[in-house]
Amino acid sequence: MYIYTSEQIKAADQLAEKRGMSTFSLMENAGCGLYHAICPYLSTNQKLLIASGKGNNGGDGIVLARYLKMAGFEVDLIFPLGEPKTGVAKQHLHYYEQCGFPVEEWNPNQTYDVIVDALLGVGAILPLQESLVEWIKWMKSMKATIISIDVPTGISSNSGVVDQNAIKADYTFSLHGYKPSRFLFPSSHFYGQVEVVDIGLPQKSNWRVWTEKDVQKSWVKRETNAHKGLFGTGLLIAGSHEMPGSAALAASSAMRFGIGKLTVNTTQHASAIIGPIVPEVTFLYHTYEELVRSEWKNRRFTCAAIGPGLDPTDDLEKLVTYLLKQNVPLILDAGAIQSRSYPRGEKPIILTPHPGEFSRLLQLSTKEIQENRIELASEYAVTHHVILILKGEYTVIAFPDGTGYINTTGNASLAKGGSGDALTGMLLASIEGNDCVKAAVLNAVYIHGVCSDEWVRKYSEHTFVSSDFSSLLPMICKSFEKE
Ligand SMILES: NC(=O)C1=CN([C@@H]2O[C@H](COP(=O)(O)OP(=O)(O)OC[C@H]3O[C@@H](n4cnc5c(N)ncnc54)[C@H](O)[C@@H]3O)[C@@H](O)[C@H]2O)[C@H](O)CC1
Ligand SMILES: [K+]
Repeated sequence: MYIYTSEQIKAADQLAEKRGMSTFSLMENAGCGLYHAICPYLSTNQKLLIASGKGNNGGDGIVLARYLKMAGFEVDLIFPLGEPKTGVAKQHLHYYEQCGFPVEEWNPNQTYDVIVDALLGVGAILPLQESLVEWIKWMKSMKATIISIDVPTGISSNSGVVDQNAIKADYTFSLHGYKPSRFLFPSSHFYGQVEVVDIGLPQKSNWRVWTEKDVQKSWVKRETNAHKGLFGTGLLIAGSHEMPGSAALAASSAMRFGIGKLTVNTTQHASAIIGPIVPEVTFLYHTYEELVRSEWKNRRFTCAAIGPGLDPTDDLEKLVTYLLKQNVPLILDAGAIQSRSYPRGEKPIILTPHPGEFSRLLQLSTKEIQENRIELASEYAVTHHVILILKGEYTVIAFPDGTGYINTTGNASLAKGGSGDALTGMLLASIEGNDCVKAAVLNAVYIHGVCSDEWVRKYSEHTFVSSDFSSLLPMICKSFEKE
């Protein structure tokens, strides 16, 4: 499940043309693929309208109209913006007419059950022209089922920006792959149900969706002679007098997700709360300064996470600077997410901001972050040589090599204090349990979301609490283990 920007789509079309696969053929594939994908949602007693624009998105609509007509559907094809301008769309219109099919005039008094939006695709320039706005208003008044081709008209392909008159589709059938706006905000909420239609181009992109199959393939089964030393000796620096639970949640998730040994550096008060919840962990009660002075050498920790339940202070920053030099996988969350530079080491450095924290880091508004989550996360990961997990609906996971993934698991039940702490613990365990860093990070994010999905299958989304991760993980992890 790959993701392509409009520039990548244009480049793929040009390369295909150079290799002998014409855009005319791709449009035929698109229309034919759309027909097969859309058909299950239609019935022959419905009245259908296909509204085609002047570009190639409109051309896809023409091919789809031909297939639907040939199959006996009652379809009107109209051009609210005028007839097609691109060579290939004109060619397809010619063939459509040669087959004996007509182009209709827009009749505002006619009613339709289904309207296919083939007005603008990846070539859209916002804002929408006035002539289109009038037509869209009529279309919305129709209360028909709306099916958009490639992207809903009025939203951008590459960013989350949405025109105030944008079409809100019930279904969107995207060609070749997803477009970034499918996972950005507010644009993603205009797509409706999304399906990708293959048009015969090779799949190649730095960005894609991490899937259940990916988790299954990369799940690591333990050797029969395994011992605790193989799965990491972690240091979790978390929890305070005011926020002891954050450390308890991170620690219990780390233990449940498979870490070998875990030490929590926290306050005495916090440990009295954490201990009964996670009796498997050991404790340290050092100040940040003391940790810098001696602990690392004495204990031989193999990985660390810092931040849950901690305030950002100068001493904490000194400790982070020290940890960054230890050349071990390091997870920086909550109070440890600050603006700083990072060494270019071999071991992964993972940052887990939510949009508010990322907005403070980049000095941009949350709206700007949400509209451009993928691009901004990727830029940050590449520039700072870190793995950036930008949390929220469709969590973005960007890697320093420019690759990235979208996570589609999880739901609104995760919008509650403590869910980030649990993720930090799972990441700590995962990174020590899988030699492939990418799979380790992505599987933790994926399964964190699956826990909440599993919860809402049975219970109200209001009722999920982060302590529930602990009881859900055993069953969910089992479902990924190969027999
Ligand atoms: N590889 C593939 O995925 C293929 C996808 N196909 C389809 O082609 C479109 C992209 O076609 P393109 O001609 O480049 O762009 P559009 O159809 O989106 O629109 C261009 C057209 O629209 C005018 N325009 C732009 N903005 C506005 C506006 N705000 N108001 C009015 N008019 C506007 C612009 O001037 C142009 O005339 C892609 O999405 C797929 O649907 C192909 O089938 C081949 C392979
Ligand atoms: K469209």
